[in-house]
Amino acid sequence: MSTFHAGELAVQERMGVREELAPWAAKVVRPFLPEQHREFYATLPFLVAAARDGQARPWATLLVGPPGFASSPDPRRLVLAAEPGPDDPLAGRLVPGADLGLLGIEPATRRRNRVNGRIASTAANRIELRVEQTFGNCPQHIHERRWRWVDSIAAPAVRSRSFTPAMREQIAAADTLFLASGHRGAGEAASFGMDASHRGGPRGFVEVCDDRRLRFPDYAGNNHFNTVGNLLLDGRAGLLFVDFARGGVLQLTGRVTIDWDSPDVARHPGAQRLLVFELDEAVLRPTALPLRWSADGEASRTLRVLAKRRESDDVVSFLLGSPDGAPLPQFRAGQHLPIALAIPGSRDPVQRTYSLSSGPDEAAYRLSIKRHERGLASRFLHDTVEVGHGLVVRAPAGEFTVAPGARPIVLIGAGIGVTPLLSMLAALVGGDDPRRVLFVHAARDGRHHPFADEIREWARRSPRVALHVQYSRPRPEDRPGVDFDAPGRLDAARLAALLPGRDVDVYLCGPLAFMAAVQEDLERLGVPAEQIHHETMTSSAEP
Ligand SMILES: NC(=O)C1=CN([C@@H]2O[C@H](COP(=O)(O)OP(=O)(O)OC[C@H]3O[C@@H](n4cnc5c(N)ncnc54)[C@H](OP(=O)(O)O)[C@@H]3O)[C@@H](O)[C@H]2O)C=CC1
Repeated sequence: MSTFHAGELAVQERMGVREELAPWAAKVVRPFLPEQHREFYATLPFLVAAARDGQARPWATLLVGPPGFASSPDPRRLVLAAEPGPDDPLAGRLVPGADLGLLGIEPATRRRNRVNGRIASTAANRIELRVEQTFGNCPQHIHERRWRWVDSIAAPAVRSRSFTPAMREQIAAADTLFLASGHRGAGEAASFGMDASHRGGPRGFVEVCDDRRLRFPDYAGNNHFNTVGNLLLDGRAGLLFVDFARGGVLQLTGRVTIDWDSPDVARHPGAQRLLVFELDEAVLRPTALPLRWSADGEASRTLRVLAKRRESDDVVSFLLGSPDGAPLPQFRAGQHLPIALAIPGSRDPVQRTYSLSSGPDEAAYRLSIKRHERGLASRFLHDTVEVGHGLVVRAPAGEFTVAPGARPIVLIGAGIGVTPLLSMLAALVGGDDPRRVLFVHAARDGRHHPFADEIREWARRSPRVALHVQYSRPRPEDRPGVDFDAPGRLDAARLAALLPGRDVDVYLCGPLAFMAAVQEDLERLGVPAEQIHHETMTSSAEP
C-alpha cells in the first residue's frame, strides 16, 4: 500500500518528485516511533496538535507540559500528560477514536518530527495516541528560539468571525505558523488522518488581505506534500500563530485554496505556490501558555568570504571567517550552516541551510554549493558573491554527525551530497580517530567530481582510509584506475565487494533515490538498519 494518499500523490506528481520519493518514503515514513524519536519527544515542553472540533473543522493548538510530559511507553504509543485548556476550540474534542496529528519541534536545534494516529484512550490530563505514521522533517525555515517556564494567568479568550486589530497585528508580525489539515478517504490507510505542520518565512511572510482572508507563500519542504495533499482533497484547515514573547495563541479555522501559478506567486522568490486562507472562526487567547520564548539573536552574525574556489563544473566553495579574524565557534562534522542571503529583488532575506564541507578543526568554515539553473540562492552565490562580501549566518546545527564507537565507518556520498561526509573524513583522519574508514563517492564523471584531489589526499595520508570512486557516465578522457575506480552506478555487488564487514556504521548522503537504493542494498547485505545514518535535506527542490 502507498505511504501516501491520493492528494499527496497528486501533488508529488505535479511537482515531478513522485517517482524519486516513493522508495525513500517507504523507508523513512514508519508505522512506529524509532528509538531516537521516542527520546526526542520526551525532551520537549510542547507539541503542536492538529484535530477537529464538533463540526469537523480542523484546529491547531499547542499541548504543553514540563519536559517528559510526552512519553512513549513503546514504539506504537505516545502518551501526553496534557489536555487542551478550557478556552481552546479543541477542549473536549481529543477523545478516543479521534484523529490526532502531532508535531514535535525544537526551535533551538531546528529538529522536528511528526507523528499521526488515532487517540486510543484518554483520562484527566492524559491522552494516549496509537501511532500510525511517523517521520522526521527537514530543518529549513525554523527560527531559533529558546523557551522558559512562567507562572501565567490566561487572559479571557476572544472569539470572532473576522480578524480584530489585535489579530491582524499578531499575524503581520509572525515568522512562523502551524497548520492543521487532514483527509480521511474510504476504508483504512495509515496516510489518512490529521497532520500538524510548520510554516516559516521572514517576519511578515503572512499577508492579511482583508478582514477574513490572509495568504502566505509555501516553499519546498521534504517533498512529501502531506499538507498540500490534504488541502487538495479537503480545503478545511486550522492555523495557529504563537505570540512567542507573551505566550499567547491565535487559532483560526477556515478553508484554504491553493494558488499554484498566478503572478502573485512570482512575487515571492523561491515559493512554489501561495496558500490563501478564508476565515470561518478565530480564537485569540492572550497569555494562554505557561511558556515564553526568546529569539536567539546571539546566533546571528556576519562572516566574510575569505576565498571562493571552483571545485568542479558546477560546484563552487566559499571559505568564511569572522571579519575580525576571531576564531569561529566549533561545530561537529556533518552539521550544516544556516545562512540568510540578501538577494536583490527579494523583499526579505532568503534562508538556506548548507552542509559544512570543512573539517571542524579548520580555521574557516567552508560551504560548497552546486549551481542549479533555477536555484535562486545557488545562482546568487555563484554569480554574485565574491571575496570580501559578508554573509549572515547562524550557529551550525544538525544531528547527522559521527557517533562514537569502535565499528569501522563507511561514508557513502553521491554528487554534492559528499559535503557533510568530507567534513566527517577530515574529522576522522585529522583527529586521529582509530577507526577504519571506507569512503565511497559516486559522481557522474570527471567534470562533476568535486574534491577529487582533496579526498585522495586524505586517503594517501592515512592507511586507515580506503577510497572508491564510481563514475556513472565516464567520459572517454576519464581514466579508469586513476580518476575513477569503476564505471556505472553503485550497486549491491560493488558494495558487497567494498564493505569491510557487516558490522559497520554507515553515513549516507546524496539524491533520495540513491540513498534509498543504497540503504536497501546495505540492509540486504546484512548491515543492521540502525547502523545506517542519513541526511535528507533536499536542496534539489529549493536550491
Ligand atoms: N546535507 C544534506 O542533506 C545534503 C544533501 N545533498 C543532496 O545530495 C544530492 C546530490 O545531488 P547531485 O550532486 O545533483 O547528484 P547527481 O544527480 O549529480 O548524482 C550523483 C551521482 O549519483 C548517482 N545516482 C543518482 N541516483 C542514483 C540511484 N538511484 N542509484 C545509484 N546511483 C544514483 C548519479 O548517477 P546518474 O548519473 O546515473 O544519475 C551520479 O553518479 C542532492 O539531492 C542534494 O539535495 C547535497 C548536499 C548536502
